[in-house]
Amino acid sequence: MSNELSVDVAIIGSGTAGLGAYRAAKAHTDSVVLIESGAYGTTCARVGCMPSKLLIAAAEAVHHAKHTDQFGVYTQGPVEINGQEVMARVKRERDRFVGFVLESVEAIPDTDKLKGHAQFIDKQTLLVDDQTKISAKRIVIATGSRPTYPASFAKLGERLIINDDLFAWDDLPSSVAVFGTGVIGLELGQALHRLGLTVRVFGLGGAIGPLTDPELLSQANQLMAEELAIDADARVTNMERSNDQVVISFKDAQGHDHTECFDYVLAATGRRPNVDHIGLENTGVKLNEQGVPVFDRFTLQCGDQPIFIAGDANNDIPLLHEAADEGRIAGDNAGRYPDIRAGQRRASIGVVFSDPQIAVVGKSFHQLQQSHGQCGCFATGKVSFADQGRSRVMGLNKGSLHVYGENGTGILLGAEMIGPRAEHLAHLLAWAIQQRLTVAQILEMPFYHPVIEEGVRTALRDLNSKLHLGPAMIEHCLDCGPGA
Ligand SMILES: Cc1cc2nc3c(=O)[nH]c(=O)nc-3n(C[C@H](O)[C@H](O)[C@H](O)COP(=O)(O)OP(=O)(O)OC[C@H]3O[C@@H](n4cnc5c(N)ncnc54)[C@H](O)[C@@H]3O)c2cc1C
Ligand SMILES: NC(=O)c1ccc[n+]([C@@H]2O[C@H](COP(=O)([O-])OP(=O)(O)OC[C@H]3O[C@@H](n4cnc5c(N)ncnc54)[C@H](O)[C@@H]3O)[C@@H](O)[C@H]2O)c1
Repeated sequence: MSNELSVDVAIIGSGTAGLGAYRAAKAHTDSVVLIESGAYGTTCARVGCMPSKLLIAAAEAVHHAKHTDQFGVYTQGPVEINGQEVMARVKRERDRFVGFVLESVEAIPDTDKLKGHAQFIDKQTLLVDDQTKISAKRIVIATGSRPTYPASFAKLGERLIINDDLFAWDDLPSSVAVFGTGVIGLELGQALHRLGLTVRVFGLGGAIGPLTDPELLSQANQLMAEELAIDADARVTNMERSNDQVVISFKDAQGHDHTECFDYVLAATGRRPNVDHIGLENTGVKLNEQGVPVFDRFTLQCGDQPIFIAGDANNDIPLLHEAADEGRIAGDNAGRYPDIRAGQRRASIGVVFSDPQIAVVGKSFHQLQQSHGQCGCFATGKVSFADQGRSRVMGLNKGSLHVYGENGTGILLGAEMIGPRAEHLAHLLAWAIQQRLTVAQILEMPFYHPVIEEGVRTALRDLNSKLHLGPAMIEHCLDCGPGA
């Protein structure tokens, strides 16, 4: 062994969770080491949240330019998409975001950083690249996640891509088959379609993003299919490489056979936590069926060991803001161990940046069916955006919002939606849920006119009435203002 190191806290992974853990642990002790096997810069900034939203922004620009005629406004000639310029902006702006992360990593003293792949030799010892042995009193696992896809996809060679590869493109290709109708498949599939590529999206089992409410799921399927070639429950009968293309044979919804060729297959079939090659078997930590340590979601501690797990690595809620929160909690507890504290967990919120946007906040319909369904203990308030005033004004009148409330208490429990500006509506509702507001209390809040939020009020009034806590809904309510 060429190097040996002894520290109070070792953190494996310098992504969002790892960096947060480092800062929190440093508040307790100077003896912290941050280990990173890959590139600094975080998944979110390099190949995740930021480049995907940049690509979507370009796609939205195309979409808006192509859909002005409903307002009697006509742009001259076809909309021209310069793939090289699109990708250049995506990468330029992405690099700027990555640059900010790199600056913060630079600011960490060299003595606190180590490059290499870390694995456990025992619960308090790590081996990094077979070169450095680290004895650590406490360890935080913040190793993130990676894409996963069926083994059979590997035969497509370099024609099989994941999100990382897409954001390395210098130009846009002609066609892509997207596998997966989850968050990544929807966001990237729709964006590539709008950017002029021939796109077909193949799903499995009928899922559309995180939606679980059957009515909304069916609406979402319909809305997406109006624009995109998408089958959320596809039957692919064959997929093979043919020169520089991939030939895919599949059956459509009517059972008819089709064969199409694509430049690439984008695997967006889910992600798995990076906990399989880090020697967890040497720690004595209890693992669940997926091989992920069993942990306390408030302290992030694994069993009663001096080991904490944060971010995508724990496979709980693989989202950026959760990784940041969990990193802080895990790092703080690793620093203060054994005097650990429960950290604050926020109301759940998830947004898909498709168009229309999709969001799930608080408890999903599926979760409520399990916790409140048997006793009929929750009710659903609904609004369709089809006739909602502001949505119609802007030509964004598609989709619906469902809000769920508890019978008896009138507390707002959750919501699912596909519709205009769902990212903003989801925040309002998540904040109300975290405050444990009742539907009546939320209805006491101001609603401006004419805004999309008036649709939220309509859904909440419907819910209040279904909870028998308010009057029946009045169709086209006059005191609500026109088109509320
Ligand atoms: C395409 C895409 C779009 C996304 N969009 C959004 C979005 O819009 N909003 C949102 O909230 N979330 C989004 N996410 C999810 C979000 O990016 C992740 O939840 C978040 O980045 C996870 O952070 P993390 O710190 O857990 O992992 P990471 O940032 O991946 O950090 C883990 C680090 O650990 C390192 N590592 C792994 N194993 C070892 C080891 N054994 N030794 C040393 N180092 C190791 C890795 O190299 C990596 O640097 C998106 C994800 C993707 C892929
Ligand atoms: N806007 C955001 O917040 C955002 C954006 C992108 C990613 N993310 C995060 O990244 C995570 C991973 O995203 P993801 O979309 O890869 O995973 P996902 O779990 O959301 O969706 C994967 C989908 O692939 C389908 N699938 C699985 N095997 C398949 C097959 N063989 N053929 C066709 N479809 C198949 C699944 O049924 C599922 O619907 C998300 O859970 C989310 O936490 C978030």
